[in-house]
Amino acid sequence: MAPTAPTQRPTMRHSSAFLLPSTAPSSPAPGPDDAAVALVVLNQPLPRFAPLLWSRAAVRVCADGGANRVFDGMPALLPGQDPDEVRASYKPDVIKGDMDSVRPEVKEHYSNLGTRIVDESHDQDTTDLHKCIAFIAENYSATNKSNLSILVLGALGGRFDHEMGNINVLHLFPSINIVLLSDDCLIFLLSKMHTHEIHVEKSIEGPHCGLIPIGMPSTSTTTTGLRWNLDNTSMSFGGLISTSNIVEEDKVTVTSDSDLIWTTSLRK
Ligand SMILES: Nc1ncnc2c1ncn2[C@@H]1O[C@H](COP(=O)(O)OP(=O)(O)OP(=O)(O)O)[C@@H](O)[C@H]1O
Ligand SMILES: Cc1ncc(C[n+]2csc(CCO)c2C)c(N)n1
Repeated sequence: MAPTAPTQRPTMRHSSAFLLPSTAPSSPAPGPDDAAVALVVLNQPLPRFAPLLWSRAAVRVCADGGANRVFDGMPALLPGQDPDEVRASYKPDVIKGDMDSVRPEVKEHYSNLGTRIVDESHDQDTTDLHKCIAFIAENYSATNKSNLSILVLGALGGRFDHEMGNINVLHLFPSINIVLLSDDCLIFLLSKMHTHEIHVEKSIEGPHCGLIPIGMPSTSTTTTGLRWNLDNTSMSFGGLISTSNIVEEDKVTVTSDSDLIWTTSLRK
């Protein structure tokens, strides 16, 4: 019998160039192939790069109490500017969630400026982040979605149940490019349907990284570009998972028979 051909998966490319300051020498001018950015702000302290990502986003959504963070946190991140002017220019397009955390005066302030308020307090089975991603997914046509990156601010470094809920959202929407961000690290899902080419922006991320089979074990993962590469290796909780790995090359490749979580540290 003829040997079975290895499974060919289409390649998906990932880059964190959205975090490069626009003045960076290697920062390319936005081109027609660049992903559209949607920003989701969670109820956690704003990362330092929140104003930069806000200016790059085509749509800005606050998950419930995330609106308080924009109201309080943007003026704090931009201390040279008048707080009222900052609040007028950093206006969310949408505030969505179960509305038990957004302060009434914050809701009223943004509502008066034209922000759409979507109250889903009847739904106590999905998280506010889930509600926001579903909203963005519904409001983007299928053709746009492959070219859409959703950047989520404040997803890590807080309550562990919320962090796990945020990571679960990556698994709930595996075909959407969602990046969870904090001041310290970024996380995204590598779907088993693709081979992944990750372009590591060494000026802003690494060298530490991890490759973690959160949903289910992997019986075969192969990587290049890491100090400790995997070669058709199994990973599982209770066995090997790849933490405290180091990025060695500008391009890391990953192929796996399971969905994996990829994470890199962000430089301060
Ligand atoms: N400490 C945290 N760590 C990580 N993510 C968080 C944290 N707090 C909130 N979030 C994220 O921000 C979203 C909005 O937060 P908010 O506090 O408004 O939610 P909530 O539904 O009121 O939460 P809960 O009732 O469990 O406190 C959450 O869905 C979650 O994704
Ligand atoms: C098994 C189970 N566990 C927890 C919750 C509670 N919960 C999950 S998401 C959410 C909304 C938070 O804004 C709430 C209250 C549930 N419904 N089902």
